[in-house]
Amino acid sequence: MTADPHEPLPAERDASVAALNVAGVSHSYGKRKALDNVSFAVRPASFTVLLGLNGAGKSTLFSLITRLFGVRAGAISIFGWDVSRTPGEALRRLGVVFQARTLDLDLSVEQNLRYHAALHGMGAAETKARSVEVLTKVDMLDRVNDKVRALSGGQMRRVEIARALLHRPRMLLLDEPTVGLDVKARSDILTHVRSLIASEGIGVLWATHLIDEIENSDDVVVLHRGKLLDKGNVAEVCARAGAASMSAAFNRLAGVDAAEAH
Ligand SMILES: Nc1ncnc2c1ncn2[C@@H]1O[C@H](COP(=O)(O)OP(=O)(O)OP(=O)(O)O)[C@@H](O)[C@H]1O
Repeated sequence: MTADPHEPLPAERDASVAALNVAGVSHSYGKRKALDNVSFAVRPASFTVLLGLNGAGKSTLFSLITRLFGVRAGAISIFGWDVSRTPGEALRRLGVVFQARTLDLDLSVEQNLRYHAALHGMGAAETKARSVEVLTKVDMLDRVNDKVRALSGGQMRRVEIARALLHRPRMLLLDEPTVGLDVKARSDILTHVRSLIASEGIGVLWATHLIDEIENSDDVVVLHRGKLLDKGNVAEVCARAGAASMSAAFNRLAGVDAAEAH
């Protein structure tokens, strides 16, 4: 029997292998240092929040993980596969929802998914079956034949999440996925993504500047002006900062006033 190429390898079921590992990563734009020796890991089946204000370096980090930029200092790996040395193996395990909308508005939901599946070398039957699965997960199956232009912002985001899951990634990156959405749409998206951790066991890195998106069970990576200020679960980060809430901990760590953090 041939192994299913999309099945997690034995190492990927091993909780000791990080879904994402960022080790000593720095990046500069000319003289401006956007990331300064950043190291952290995302565990499989965990929800990790990358918390940072505008300019913290979140998008730069995502560009390095997805290989939009080459990693010049440090190393990044996905389930042990280095993104620079083994990009095919690393990126096959990665799903991404970028900050900017990337669906084709004039195509249907189904056509957008089909295009992505083709890029990942998926056949027609698998694409069809998998599209039903992922659209069901984000509660968008009833809109499969609609043009993307007819969807709300929150629905488009859900389709982008479905598309990012199509090729069965083991690690999902989302860059400020709730920007511009109303309270209900934000909470729906968070619920859908959190449920994936339990149902699929994937690692999630959720970049945001919104502290209220963090739950007590989450892991947090606090990034400020390119520097990693702290990392760990919410209780650990709060305790180290001597703060009663994540919001107070962030303000203390980053030395910002509450108004700036919202
Ligand atoms: N292409 C670029 N050229 C020069 N400087 C850049 C470029 N992209 C980002 N920067 C700078 O690098 C730093 C980090 O920016 P980055 O976009 O990674 O932060 P961010 O946390 O994603 O912020 P935002 O939430 O505003 O997108 C900022 O000081 C920014 O001005």
